[in-house]
Amino acid sequence: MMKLGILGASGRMGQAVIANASRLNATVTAAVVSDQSSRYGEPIYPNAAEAGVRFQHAGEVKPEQVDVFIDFSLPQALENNIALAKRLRVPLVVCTTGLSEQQHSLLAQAGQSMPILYAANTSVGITLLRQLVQLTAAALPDTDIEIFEAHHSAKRDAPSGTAVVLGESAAAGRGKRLSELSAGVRGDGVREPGSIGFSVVRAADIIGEHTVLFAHPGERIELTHRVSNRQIFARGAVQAAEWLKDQPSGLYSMADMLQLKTLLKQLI
Ligand SMILES: NC(=O)C1=CN([C@@H]2O[C@H](COP(=O)(O)OP(=O)(O)OC[C@H]3O[C@@H](n4cnc5c(N)ncnc54)[C@H](OP(=O)(O)O)[C@@H]3O)[C@@H](O)[C@H]2O)C=CC1
Ligand SMILES: O=C(O)C1=N[C@H](C(=O)O)C[C@H](O)C1
Repeated sequence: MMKLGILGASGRMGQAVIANASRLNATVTAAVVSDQSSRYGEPIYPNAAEAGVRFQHAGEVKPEQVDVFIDFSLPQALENNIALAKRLRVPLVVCTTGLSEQQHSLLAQAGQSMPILYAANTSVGITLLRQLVQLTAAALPDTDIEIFEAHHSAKRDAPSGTAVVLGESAAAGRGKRLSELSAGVRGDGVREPGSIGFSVVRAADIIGEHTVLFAHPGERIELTHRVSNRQIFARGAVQAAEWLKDQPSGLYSMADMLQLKTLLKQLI
């Protein structure tokens, strides 16, 4: 059974991975929390007999304890999380969103000396949707594109990491970078034709919804993905970890893990 180390273990997603690991053929052997965490020292399964694992600090994790780390923490923890995985020579799946350009460079740099996979969204559905968005943006080069996203009220970053990567896929379909086509989070003002805008909702307990709208005068296409259970993200992250632990150094994506490009080439 794969031994998992969870970074950000006390959070919503950390807890979702812990709750689902055993049915995904994995066991959580390290549950890392921040130095300020109120959960430090608590057992990760408070009511179960198997309560051997306790929330611990990064400095206490031993190399033999973990096969792969999964990071569902916050951007400010990224540098330390990469340093921990490097020090212990353990592959790292990073699922944290809201990363800066500089933090994306850290991921690329880390990929030169260790296996690392970055996914703003670990669901299989979003990985496939990115391909559909790229194809649609290429096939309909003049449409205005708007990316709607809705999440729970405690989410810190906006637009979501998924909205940003969907925007990157749309821009790639038009042979451009997102920075060249982005209209940002839309407010007042006239729209630049063919631009990519973002609309953000934060409310209650919405887990994660994304719609990419392609609009021509008189005609619209909408591609939508909705998640109603965090188990979807947990399952994708554990699947990515299982795959990553056998890879050489490099920076990988969910599409690499699912071998999606090979599959699509066979289909199209
Ligand atoms: N890729 C994907 O599919 C998904 C990605 N996400 C992303 O995952 C991240 C976590 O989401 P979620 O679980 O909802 O967020 P939470 O706020 O619930 O959890 C984040 C946890 O990180 C810990 N933390 C805070 N600061 C640090 C630090 N400096 N070092 C280490 N740990 C720290 C906190 O706990 P403590 O202080 O106790 O350690 C906190 O519980 C977000 O960026 C979110 O956008 C979310 C869902 C799916
Ligand atoms: O914070 C969340 O909850 C989510 N974050 C990710 C993002 O920013 O795209 C993925 C998912 O939609 C849930």
